[in-house]
Amino acid sequence: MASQPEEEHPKKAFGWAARDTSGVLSPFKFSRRETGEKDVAFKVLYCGICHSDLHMVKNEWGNSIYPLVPGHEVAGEVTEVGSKVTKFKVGDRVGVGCMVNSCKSCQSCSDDLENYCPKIILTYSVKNVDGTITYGGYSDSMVCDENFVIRIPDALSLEAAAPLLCAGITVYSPLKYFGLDKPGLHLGVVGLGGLGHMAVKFAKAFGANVTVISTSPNKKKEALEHLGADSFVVSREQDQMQALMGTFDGIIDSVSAQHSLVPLLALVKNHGKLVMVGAPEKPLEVPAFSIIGGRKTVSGSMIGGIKETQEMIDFAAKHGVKPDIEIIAVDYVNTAMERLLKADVKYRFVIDIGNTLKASS
Ligand SMILES: NC(=O)c1ccc[n+]([C@@H]2O[C@H](COP(=O)([O-])OP(=O)(O)OC[C@H]3O[C@@H](n4cnc5c(N)ncnc54)[C@H](O)[C@@H]3O)[C@@H](O)[C@H]2O)c1
Ligand SMILES: [Zn+2]
Ligand SMILES: [Zn+2]
Repeated sequence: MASQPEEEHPKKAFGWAARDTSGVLSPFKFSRRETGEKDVAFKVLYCGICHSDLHMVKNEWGNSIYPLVPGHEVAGEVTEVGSKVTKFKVGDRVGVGCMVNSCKSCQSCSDDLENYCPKIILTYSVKNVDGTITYGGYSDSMVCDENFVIRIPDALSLEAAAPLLCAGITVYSPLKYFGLDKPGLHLGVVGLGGLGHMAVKFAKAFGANVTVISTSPNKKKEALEHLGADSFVVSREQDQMQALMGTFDGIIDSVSAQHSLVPLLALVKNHGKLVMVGAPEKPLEVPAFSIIGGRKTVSGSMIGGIKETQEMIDFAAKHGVKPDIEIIAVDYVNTAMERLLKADVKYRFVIDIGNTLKASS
């Protein structure tokens, strides 16, 4: 719990919070700090719903602090800047992703990898440097150190930009880092949800040949005709999987629940890579024999640094890479969470905070 009473913060804020592990969200009044000299304050207009929000409202990772205001795909418009802010001005279109601060002095921070800083301050449900608890973007306003604010290019609407700030960077970063951004590579995407559909789009923008690997054929038509995937394989169909054995340079695995990696590793070429970005609550098994033959790599990746997030969003604007979104009103959020759990969304819910979050609701 917050070691400093929330009343000490002068700015009134309003959002939706989960109060316990039921994960049910309801209106919540709280406060935000005054805009500091290096801070940017902005009015939240849109916020994406990431599956991590769902894990967190239910405390599935065991680190949730209630009341919990989720939201780390936040986009809006600057309302105030501190006296020493140099990068932004009032009226700018901006966004915040999964982190709002870091130590700024460790090796990761010097390498523009604030996402791997041991003192990273996540956007919600962690203790901030001033001892208060961070609250996310299912709320009317945010205050953030300017170094953790992303500029949203004019070519992207704010509602399309929001999901890029987590789902987008989370798949863009490993595609780059693991050298999976070269034209002609054969890439697989497992878990065609918010992250997965962005993985297909970025991989196609890099010129890859992309196969979606799915448990059911339901998304086949859509993946091929609409998302631009080159092929589609149903993981339960042995003959289809058999035909693709040893053919993938890399697989991005964004599955949110427990699943077997063995059939996926069989699809990877010698020296190929399986990158986990999904974060199931229980450990996954990697049998030695699934990786020693073929010198295969199982790796992981978590969001991306601020510099790379800006690069990703600029790339998305330039190449027309945009998420497929379903815009909802804030009072639909609990239904949206239930639908997200059933994978019943194409492919990201985005809350229209600006038009539907009212302090009286
Ligand atoms: N690494 C990171 O930095 C990072 C960032 C954001 C989200 N995540 C995590 O990534 C995961 C996906 O997030 P999302 O927002 O894309 O979620 P999502 O719900 O939109 O997508 C998850 C997909 O996984 C599929 N799926 C679920 N259970 C499955 C199973 N047992 N077998 C096969 N497929 C299954 C669903 O059909 C869905 O298509 C979550 O665990 C989330 O917490 C990680
Ligand atoms: Zn997320
Ligand atoms: Zn650091």
